[in-house]
Amino acid sequence: MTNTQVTLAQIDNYGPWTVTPNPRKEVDLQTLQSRLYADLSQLVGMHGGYVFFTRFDNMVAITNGLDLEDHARIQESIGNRYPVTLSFGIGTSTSPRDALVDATALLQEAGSAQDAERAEVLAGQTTEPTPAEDDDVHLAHFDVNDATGEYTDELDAYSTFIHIEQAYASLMRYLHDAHDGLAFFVGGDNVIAVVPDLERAAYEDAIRHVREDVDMDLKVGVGSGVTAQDAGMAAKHALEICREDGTHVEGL
Ligand SMILES: Nc1nc2c(ncn2[C@@H]2O[C@H](COP(=O)(O)OP(=O)(O)OP(=O)(O)O)[C@@H](O)[C@H]2O)c(=O)[nH]1
Repeated sequence: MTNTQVTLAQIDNYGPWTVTPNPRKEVDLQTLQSRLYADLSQLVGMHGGYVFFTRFDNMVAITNGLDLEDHARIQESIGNRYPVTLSFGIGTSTSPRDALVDATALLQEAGSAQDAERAEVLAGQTTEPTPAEDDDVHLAHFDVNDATGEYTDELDAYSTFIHIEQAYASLMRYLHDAHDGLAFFVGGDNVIAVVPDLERAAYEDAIRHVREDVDMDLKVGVGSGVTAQDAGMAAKHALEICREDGTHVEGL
């Protein structure tokens, strides 16, 4: 059985901090959030994990390959560099959706996101890597077909943004509800989804759903590995095969 390890990173008591003693300048909050994401991405990435920025005050990481000590060291490093701290909840499951549900519940049990007493919680257990023949992480790298020709070079930038966001919203809801997957926008016209071990038909369904829902054509490269980094690189190579061959689903 393969297990995805998902870590929910939540900034402790961030809401009150943003308005104490008075509302802080938005430009400073935006700078803090993007730097914190960049640092967390690098710290987790050094161990082969991926972090998705989601709402910035809550970030979701795929942390197969990181144990509790690795998580604690990252919390310490962030605490030393920033005026805020991070709590981590860790969940593992064959279903990425369930892993994040469990990770969230652990943090909620430890206290509210706006509880001044709750700081640097590290809750949950990490998973041992399964034998090499069982890759734990499955990633699907989705990309809009010819986004540059269809949208970026044709429409104004805001209209393109609306189209891309609508496709993202359609895909994230479908993968979550139908296949227990968690899809994250990563920039440009790209969405990376952490998924269970799905069949080709599931990807064909998802692509058909987005086409029917918002009239946008996607392709997807799928990859597996013992870490997110391994799975993600395999998915990128599979996506390149889609580009070369004009296909919609590769890597399975
Ligand atoms: N995060 C991330 N962004 C990417 C990646 N590849 C492309 N992008 C983004 O996607 C944008 C569009 O690039 P492409 O997807 O290569 O271009 P396209 O016009 O859709 O062409 P095709 O993908 O060949 O259909 C780029 O400007 C980047 O912002 C990737 O691997 N990761």
